[in-house]
This record gives sequence, C-alpha cells and structure tokens, in this order.
Amino acid sequence: MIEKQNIQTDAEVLVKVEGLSKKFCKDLKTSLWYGVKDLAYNISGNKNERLLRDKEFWAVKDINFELRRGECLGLIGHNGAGKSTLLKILNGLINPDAGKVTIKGRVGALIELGAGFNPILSGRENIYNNGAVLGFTKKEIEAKIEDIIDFSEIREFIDMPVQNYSSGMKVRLGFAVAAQMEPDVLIIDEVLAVGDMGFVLKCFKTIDTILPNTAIIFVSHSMPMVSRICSQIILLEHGKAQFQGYDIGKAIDLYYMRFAQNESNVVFDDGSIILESVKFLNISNVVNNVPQFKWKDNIELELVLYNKLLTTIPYITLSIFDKEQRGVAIFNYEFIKVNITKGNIKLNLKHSNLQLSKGTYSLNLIIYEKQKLQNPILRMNNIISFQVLYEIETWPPFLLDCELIVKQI
Ligand SMILES: Nc1ncnc2c1ncn2[C@@H]1O[C@H](COP(=O)(O)OP(=O)(O)OP(=O)(O)O)[C@@H](O)[C@H]1O
Repeated sequence: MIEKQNIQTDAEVLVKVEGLSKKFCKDLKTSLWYGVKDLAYNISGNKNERLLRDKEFWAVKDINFELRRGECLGLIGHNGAGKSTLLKILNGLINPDAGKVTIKGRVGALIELGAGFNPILSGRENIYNNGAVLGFTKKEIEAKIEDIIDFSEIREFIDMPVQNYSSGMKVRLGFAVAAQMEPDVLIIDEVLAVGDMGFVLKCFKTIDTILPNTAIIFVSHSMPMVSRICSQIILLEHGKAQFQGYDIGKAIDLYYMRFAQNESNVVFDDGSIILESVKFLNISNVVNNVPQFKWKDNIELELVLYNKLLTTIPYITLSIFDKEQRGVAIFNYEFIKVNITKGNIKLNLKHSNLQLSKGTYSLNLIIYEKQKLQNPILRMNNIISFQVLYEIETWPPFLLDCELIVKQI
C-alpha cells in the first residue's frame, strides 16, 4: 500500500531513490558461484539483474522516495525486513542490483555500532579519520574537535583505543561526530537504542536543532522514537514498501498489526480465584472478534470470577495497555468490602466518555487478596482487547475532548 501525499515544499531534494532493489542468496556456495557468473555477465552486460535465481531473494525491492532538507524519513519493519540493507546502499557500503540513488551533500552515518571506527585507534584519532572521510580538512576538524568531545561526554576516555569502549560510549562518539560535522544527510540505524536516557534525550535535541538543515533517515523499532522525529514513514515487509506516506499513526498501526496477540495469559495464579469470562456489554461493533468503541463512548465491562477459597471480595485492578505494551490507564473505583462464598461472582465496571486515541488496546487484570497492591493472587495479561475508532490517527494515547476559544485582543 503506497500512500503518497504531495507535501510540496521549496526545500531542495537531498536524497532521491528510484526503483532500488537488492537481492541476496540464502546459500554461501551458490552465492559465490553467482558472484563469478555476475562478474562475467557484467563484462558482457548483465540483462538478468531484475530476475531471481535459485535460492535468491529480494532484501530490498523497488523502493522509491525523495527526501528534502528538513524532512525525516522513518524506516520501520520487522527483523530482516530490509531496513539496514537499504541504509547500507544509501551510504554506499553495498551496491544495489537495480535502481538509482542520488544524494546531494555530505552524508553522516551511524549505521552499525562501532562501524566507521578503527578499533585500535583512540577516540580522538577516530574523530580525525571520520572527519577526513566526510571531506573536512585537518584544520576544520581541529576547529570542531572540542565540541565533538564535549558532546560525546567521554573526554576522560578520548585517548583510549575505541575497542575498549562500551557500546554506549561508541554510540556517543559516533553520534557526536555525525551530528557535529553538520551533514546534509544523516543516516541513523537503531544505534540510539544502546545510549542511556540522558544521551538519547540529548540526541533528540540535537536532531531537532540540525533537522531544518538536514535530511534524516532513521531506522528504529522504537515507535515512540519514530513518532517523535519522523515526518514520513516507509514500512518495509520482505524488502517491499508495504506502506509509504506521511500518516505516521497509520504506519505505526500497520506495523503493530503484524505482532497482534489475541490470547490472554496467566502470569500468576495461586488457585483461590479464577476468571470464568470477560465481555463488554455495550459494544458498537465487533470485527475479527475484537469489540469496537467509538471515541467518547461509554463502556461497560462484565467479569465473571469463580471463587474457590476467599471469604471477602478481593481488590481488582484493571489496567489498559496499548499495542506497544505501554500501560496507559488504570480504572479507579471505590472499593467496597463484601463477604463472598464459594461460587461465581459477577462484576460490572462502567466508564463514561472514553477518551483514548484511535487504536487497539488490551486489559490486564490483577487480583489482590485484601487491599490494593498487597498479596496478588491472580495476574493475567490481555484478558480482552478492544479498539477505539476515530477519524484521526494520533500517536499519544489520549485524545482529550476540549473547546478552544479564540478572541482577537
Ligand atoms: N550480506 C548478506 N548476505 C545474505 N543475506 C543478507 C546479507 N545481508 C542481509 N541479508 C539478509 O537480507 C535480509 C534483510 O536484512 P536487513 O539486515 O536489511 O534487515 P533489517 O530490516 O535491518 O533487520 P533488523 O531489524 O533485524 O535489523 C535478511 O533476510 C538478511 O538475512
């Protein structure tokens, strides 16, 4: 599904990708044999670059996009979808089998952890090397080196060989070089995942600062990070663009659909009480067994528990989780202690004016024997899922109803 919205800006196109494809072979021996054959073909003119031979597959297939200064493209997709391969082609590390990449200006890249660094050289020496690769003179690097070291926050270790750096230190140095060298195009692959929170926040701040003058391509499995910085997304599936466009919420929803789980699971159970059934009583609609509500609907949930051992009603916590397993809300109610006997207990929970954003949610249940957060006796994840429908896709979990009054003053 390609959703292209024409957002016309005057900013210059820095990255243009046309019909880009790359194939790999699943078997090393066959791959070497094809390599030899390709070499011969290339001399006589290869006519089969768009065809797959036995054991070959497309790691990247027919990718097209344009990226302007000031735009950030997010590349998302499951493991092995082709994101890193696409980045490596863009960075010139591997050649495509078909298609064309046109990049204007200086490219800074943070691709693999430690890639681009010589492990036996010190951090300082690597800054000079990287600067030279980016086309800076020694004098220009000297003018920037203090800022780079300051940004990396590893001044103490800057003269130590990079091979002794921790993963986070390598990322700090890599990001400091890539960002402080003012690239026109910045390629970032997942590496931010290993930085600590302080450094990640600093990176985001830097990305915000350099973005107006840079085109950024960002690969990540962290949807909060993607939604924080990307203006457009390509969702890759087996090398192809399954979705391409500016609707970040929609792209993220499609990404999560692949990982949707419909089964509940018991995390802890001491056998004193069991969940017999759970259902919504006032559903607008059900699609694929998932109840749907409209934004601002009232919801009513019915739980039936079977009590085996308890003598008073336990304390029940129901929390709402989004598709990324972020806890987004918890139901609050007044707990009234009542005596119970062995057998079924029915509970009805009502909530009015549901203001969750469009999306799919699930409920987790924890039952405590006596009071809030004391002696859990049953803990179950995903006891029921539901969807909230609305026209607008938004990434934040709440869409709060409000009124805006505008007055000329
Ligand atoms: N040099 C190679 N030779 C053969 N196959 C390769 C090579 N490099 C990558 N692949 C394959 O290409 C496919 C795409 O890999 P790629 O690393 O681009 O995925 P990815 O989307 O970045 O995954 P991840 O999220 O795990 O980083 C995978 O099936 C991978 O095994």
